Amino acid sequence: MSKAKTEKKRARQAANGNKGAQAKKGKPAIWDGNVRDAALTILLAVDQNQAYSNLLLHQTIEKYKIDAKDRGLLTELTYGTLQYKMTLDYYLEPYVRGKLDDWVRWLLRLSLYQIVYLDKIPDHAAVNEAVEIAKHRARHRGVSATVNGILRSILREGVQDTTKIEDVATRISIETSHPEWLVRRYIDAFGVEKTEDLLIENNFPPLQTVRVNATKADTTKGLETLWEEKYAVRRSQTIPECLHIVEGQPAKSQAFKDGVITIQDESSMIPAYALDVKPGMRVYDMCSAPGGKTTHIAEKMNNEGELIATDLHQHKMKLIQQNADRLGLSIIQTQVMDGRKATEAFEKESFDRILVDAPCSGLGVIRRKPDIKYTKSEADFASLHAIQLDLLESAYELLKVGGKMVYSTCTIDKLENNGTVEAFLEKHPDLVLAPVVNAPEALTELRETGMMQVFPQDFNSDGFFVAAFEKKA
Ligand SMILES: C[S@@+](CC[C@H](N)C(=O)[O-])C[C@H]1O[C@@H](n2cnc3c(N)ncnc32)[C@H](O)[C@@H]1O
Repeated sequence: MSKAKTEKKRARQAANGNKGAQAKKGKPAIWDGNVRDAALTILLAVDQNQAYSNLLLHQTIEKYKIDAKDRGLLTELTYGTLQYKMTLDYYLEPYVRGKLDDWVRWLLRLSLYQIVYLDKIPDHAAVNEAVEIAKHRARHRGVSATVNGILRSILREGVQDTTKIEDVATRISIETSHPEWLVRRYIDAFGVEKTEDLLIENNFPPLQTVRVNATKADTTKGLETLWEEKYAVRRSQTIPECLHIVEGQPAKSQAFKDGVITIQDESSMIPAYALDVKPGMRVYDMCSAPGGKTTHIAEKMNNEGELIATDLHQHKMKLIQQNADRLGLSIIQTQVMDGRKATEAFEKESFDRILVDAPCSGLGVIRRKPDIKYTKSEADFASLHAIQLDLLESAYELLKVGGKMVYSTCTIDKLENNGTVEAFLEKHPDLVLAPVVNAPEALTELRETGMMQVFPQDFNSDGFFVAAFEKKA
């Protein structure tokens, strides 16, 4: 890993914060003021209960009203340890004899993360804290002695040098902490350099971005509104209605409550452009919850026309309506539906525009959910590819001749993205990729070809894929 690259990304990491949403699985960590102990509890829950790290972290912070200083450290320790789990195991390996309980291994990873990656925490403090936690949690003293012994040996003797690993995929896998099968899959698809850049980027927090609601304010007004509220914000150079939040929690702003802004990753703002909607059109958003793109489409339609938003999951539907209400968008009609059966509910060839923002492996959002990289397996791609094709088939039936449809995912995988597009086009000679001439200039590939894979390192957004099609007569 290049030192300059790492330093640049670390500086950005310091400038930005992480964010999350509501927790689903797992319980918030018990909070007694001990940041490391809380981080350990979250890491164990993520590992054992398949709880989502971002959700659990957020829930812990909200439940115990953890202050900004501890919140920053808790976030850093939880994400950092999870992000570098495999690297940390590689460093621990020569020092561990015999089997360790899961919590002891996570405690060692957590402590070693501080020693290796965090300058602001003195090594002896990381070791002492680890020993205290071990004493507190273990039934016998042997555990704290083991933790103490391993960490002090590492401090004395150092960690293994990863640059000596000969096989390039193995080296990248260990250095960036991504499973080797995924590294090899990426190298095959994108080459070594792009893969390495991508996997390094995955270990840094995402930039917070918001979208200004064009039916309420232009981008300048949105920017000024947030400045007045003392948020550190700047314009994006990529998507015109996107603002980059340098500091602050936009979800707590008055601008958010007033429906002037929506929190959305910048990549997710691309499909509404690709769809090329106009006021008055009849539009269908097939996989729409929680409605980030639906509401963007409604804004681009100037809240005029008909916009039907479906999703498979009942419990997610109210999120779309809540978002629409907050943003003052009245044209959205929500319905629970399996997109594969939408042809039973709607007339064929009756929509001007259709978005299929499909379920996918989510490998583009590893920065937000580092646990994803350890839980996916190669078998997942083929089944997702099949569902994606079924959804597109259904959308094809519903699209008017001369209409446009868009396929998008938040993943970086050739089979799910280019593979799905190729299989779909092969089946329908009357469909062509439609260059998105109205797309912002920075999206050159989309403007020229109608298809684009966005990598997180391209403009610091989520990894994302979008393809636009037109149904010819
Ligand atoms: C990538 S998310 C959509 C995000 C959404 N478009 C947005 O911008 O907020 C994919 C969605 O597809 C939904 N989904 C999965 N299978 C589906 C199906 N067979 N029919 C309709 N929706 C489905 C999931 O519930 C999930 O909400």
